[in-house]
Amino acid sequence: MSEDMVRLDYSYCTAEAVGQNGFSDADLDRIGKDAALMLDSVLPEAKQGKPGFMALPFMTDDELDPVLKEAGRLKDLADTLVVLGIGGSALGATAVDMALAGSLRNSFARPHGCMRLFVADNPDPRSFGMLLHNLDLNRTVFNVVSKSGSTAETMAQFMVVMEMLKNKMGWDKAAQRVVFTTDPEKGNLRLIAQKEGDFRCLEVPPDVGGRFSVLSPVGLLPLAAAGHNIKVLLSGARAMYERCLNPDFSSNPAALLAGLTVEYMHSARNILVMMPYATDLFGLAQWFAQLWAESLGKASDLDGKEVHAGQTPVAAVGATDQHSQLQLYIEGPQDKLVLFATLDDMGGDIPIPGLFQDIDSISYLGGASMGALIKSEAKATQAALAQQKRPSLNLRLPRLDAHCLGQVLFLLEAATLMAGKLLRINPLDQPGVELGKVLTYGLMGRKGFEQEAKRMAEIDFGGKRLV
Ligand SMILES: O=P(O)(O)OC[C@H]1O[C@](O)(CO)[C@@H](O)[C@@H]1O
Repeated sequence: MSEDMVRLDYSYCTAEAVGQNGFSDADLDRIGKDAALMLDSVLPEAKQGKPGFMALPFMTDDELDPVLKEAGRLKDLADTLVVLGIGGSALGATAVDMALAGSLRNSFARPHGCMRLFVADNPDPRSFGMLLHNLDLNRTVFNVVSKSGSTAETMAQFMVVMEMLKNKMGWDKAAQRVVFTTDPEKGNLRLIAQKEGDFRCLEVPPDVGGRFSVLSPVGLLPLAAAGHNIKVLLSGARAMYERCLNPDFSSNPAALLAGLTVEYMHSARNILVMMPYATDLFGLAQWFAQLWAESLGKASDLDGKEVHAGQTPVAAVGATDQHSQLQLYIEGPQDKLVLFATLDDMGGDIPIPGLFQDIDSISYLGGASMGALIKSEAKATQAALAQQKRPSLNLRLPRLDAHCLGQVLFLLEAATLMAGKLLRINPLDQPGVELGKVLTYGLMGRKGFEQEAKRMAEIDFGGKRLV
């Protein structure tokens, strides 16, 4: 196995490590048999690039060219890019940018040729207002990302931004500072681009759902503008694609991850905590939370039988959350599986100076390093969980670079699809989020949603009993 490979360590899911809450060899054989059936249905389609996210790692230079050209054009115009999008149209760019440029990336100047990247994913007037107030519009461009082109939050942000830009520089110049990433044919952004003419557009492939779109222009444009090597990101995803198409369950990391987590779901481990031991991977945990929650949380199975499937994802970060959530994970209800992510090479280390040698309780730190400390904490936490018979998995990344991250993104997407197949639900739709959306339309007075407005008047209990 190449040294560049991301590995899945499932040692802490075995009976040897966590007793009755782990799997024996016989259990693993059984899980493998179910997974083999699942792979029989997934692999032929995956080889055809289906569902659409499976084909993204294989984008050709011709397909990437418009993305790279647009990133270059934006960089010529400005030094700051603001993405307006929400959910799958926002979380992927944040996850990768945070991982590669660091959590503090917007607090300091970026290297030459790398745009500052803000992802404004919430129509919260306080935070969005503060961002707008502090932007120099002459040095800022905007990427409006919405596959549907109808998401209220994103369209509202776009309208606010467009009005500001128009007032400052006139419509034509304003439009040059805005690029849309949207469906190739449908939706309001496409309509506006066709009508108004001046807006550049990149395409979200119609068969790629929002939460699976990080490796499409949705994520690639902002990431290229921020200076990340999107070709290397895709090469990592390609390397993982090959491994996820392995029909042998025990060598296929996505099938293993899906098979083990689904087995734990069947034994009432209803919560999946993703806890990377790297501050800069917190965005990845938040991206994964949408992927896992929206894909697997379903009322009915493929036969229409009510199942209420799913596993609640929690985004945590080590070592920080050892001092906040870990007590619950170690001693609370036996309803959790923890998915750690660790870095073999932390990407730099800081030696701890040998001060205070006369204080025994801290003198051991002197001469060690921060890297050694956080790595020991990750190991110790997994072992401590296991002592209390709490299972966990660990995604081991050789280092935090574009190639490894491409592997991780693809692995988690493939595992999510496979988990959905094992659960016999549709992991690619999200019918449950519709009701809240249409009721909001009713409240906001959207034409055609008068019934929803009425319905809201009947079911809105908020504020009826206040203390
Ligand atoms: O890209 P769009 O169409 O604006 O959708 C944004 C997000 O909204 C959802 O449809 C859920 O409301 C997600 O699946 C999606 O990622």
